Amino acid sequence: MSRWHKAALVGNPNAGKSALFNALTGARQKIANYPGVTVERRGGRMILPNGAPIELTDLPGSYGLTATSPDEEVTRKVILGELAGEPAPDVLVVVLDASNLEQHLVFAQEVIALGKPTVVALNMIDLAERDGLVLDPKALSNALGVPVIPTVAVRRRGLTELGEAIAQAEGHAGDAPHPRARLDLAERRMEAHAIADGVIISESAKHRLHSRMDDVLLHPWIGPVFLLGLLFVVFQAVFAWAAPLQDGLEGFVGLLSDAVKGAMAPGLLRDFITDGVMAGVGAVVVFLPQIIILFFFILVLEATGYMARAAFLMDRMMAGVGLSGRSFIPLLSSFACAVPGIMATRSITDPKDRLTTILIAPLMTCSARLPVYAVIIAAFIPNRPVGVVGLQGLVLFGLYVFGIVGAMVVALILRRSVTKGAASGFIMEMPKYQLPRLRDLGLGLFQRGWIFLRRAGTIILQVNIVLWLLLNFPQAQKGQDQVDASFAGHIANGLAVALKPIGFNRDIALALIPSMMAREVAVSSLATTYAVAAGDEDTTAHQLSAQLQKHWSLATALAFLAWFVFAPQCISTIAVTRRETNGWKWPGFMLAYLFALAYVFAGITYWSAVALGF
Ligand SMILES: Nc1nc2c(ncn2[C@@H]2O[C@H](COP(=O)(O)OP(=O)(O)OP(=O)(O)O)[C@@H](O)[C@H]2O)c(=O)[nH]1
Ligand SMILES: [Mg+2]
Repeated sequence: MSRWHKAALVGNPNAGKSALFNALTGARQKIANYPGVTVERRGGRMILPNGAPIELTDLPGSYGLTATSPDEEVTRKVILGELAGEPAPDVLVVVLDASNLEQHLVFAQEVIALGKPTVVALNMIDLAERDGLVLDPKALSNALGVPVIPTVAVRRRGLTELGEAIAQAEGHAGDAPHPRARLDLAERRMEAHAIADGVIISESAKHRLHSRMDDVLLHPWIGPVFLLGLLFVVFQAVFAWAAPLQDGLEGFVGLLSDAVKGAMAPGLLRDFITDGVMAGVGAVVVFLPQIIILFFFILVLEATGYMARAAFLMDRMMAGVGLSGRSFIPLLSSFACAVPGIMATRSITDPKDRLTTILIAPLMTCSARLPVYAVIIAAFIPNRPVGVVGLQGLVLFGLYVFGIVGAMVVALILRRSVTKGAASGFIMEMPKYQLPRLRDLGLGLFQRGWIFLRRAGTIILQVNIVLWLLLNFPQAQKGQDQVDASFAGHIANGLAVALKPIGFNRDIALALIPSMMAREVAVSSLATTYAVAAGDEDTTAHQLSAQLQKHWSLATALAFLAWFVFAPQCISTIAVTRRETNGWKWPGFMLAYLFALAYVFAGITYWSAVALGF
């Protein structure tokens, strides 16, 4: 024998590979209870029960052989023998976490399918037992077609048996193509589920309940239907539950404004406070209940562990448009705001994957768009039921879906042109189901509400003050419309020429420029514009929906919604894109394509609505 034979420990992160390595070789590799501890390979000498020494390698944890990060790359190269001057291991020892069997079996199948001599260490049996989980190693061995040895690395249980199995496997020459080699990732996941089902002899009621829940929630058909139904409920609640609270807030803002009117003499200062500050900022602040309800659902879904399952369900769709599942979390955060979403793309290893994700992040409906959608829907969409759901909630849901579908189509096109490249699937650790903790939930909601109010009190207020000044100067002559006479009116009238073909009027043109600072400003600036235009006579001046109904057609309102689904309506997003892509090329591209989409879709919406007689 010219050289020692080699064995390597492979498996998912946190399976106990390094603990096993230390127990088998007497080394002191770092181990810790979180994934990704080992990032480089490490060799050591192990004496088999028959007295022969072999070289054992501890590898970084990995989710698959199509490596996506540098540490996974190490594992792949060692297993496949792609490192120069280093022969491939003669025996692969797959380490599984017994209490997390289904997940770990996905990668295990891929390794076994290589057809090399393989042994499975069913590790952490003690933890499985503690959880009331009883497994049948024999059944697992039959299902996988390789020997399975139960082990407890940290108590040195099963080590001799494992050594014997390695010695035996070493004798069998491998490299025969394996029947499982043809399975793709999705098929291996289904197989993993079936195998785990067959191996589990008994489990505690709780464990069983959780895995039954996964049977339903992750089911290829029931899962997505449930997710869709859940989203319906969320958007329904955003309207139905918020309505009374919002009415209360609106009434309060109205009272406040009346009080100021009663207490102050008529004049510019009074107008500034009622029209510039109260009408504008008030029009945004009344959406606090909607924001809180939306984030209530998002936080609960995250805390219970359902969000990770939603990511799992979406993975297939993401792969279909050439994105990896790693894009899911950044895109999900973009529903709050695209800025943290774009920063979260740093966790995406593939640069083209990352760029694509950055470019489509603004299409996810950020929470700043919620007031804009809600104000238009409340004014133009009748509040009547469609089956069990309300029409208003349905339209809101439709707008979110429109943004998502838009993003997927754009991703598909980008991945075939500007950011060409291959897609990669992903597997993530499924967190255990848990009830949300009230304290965390309360804190999260408080933070979200505070962010919203602070925006209203700072950037939205400032932009609105500037807008009010531009709307009031120069002052109109007798018989002239104040808005037409003002600086803002002049600018808006110029812009309106370009926007007329898509059904936008002067007031919309006026709202679009300041809302580049923050999308909610579209609402506050419309409110201020109508308050200024109406003067003191009109008693409905401070009811934005009444003003919208008076000045806009339904076709215009729908076109405005379509515009907001796509338009790059915020400077911070452009700024963060510039920073994350190191230059103006991609933010420029983003601006151009989003404006083009917004213009085209608003136009299509407007003319379709006109053709339908709206
Ligand atoms: N109870 C119990 N704990 C174990 C067992 N094997 C490992 N552990 C613990 O599980 C944790 C993870 O073990 P590691 O050996 O670091 O896992 P790894 O597979 O090397 O993880 P990466 O290096 O991240 O891929 C550590 O806290 C170990 O102490 C076992 O059989 N039973
Ligand atoms: Mg390790």
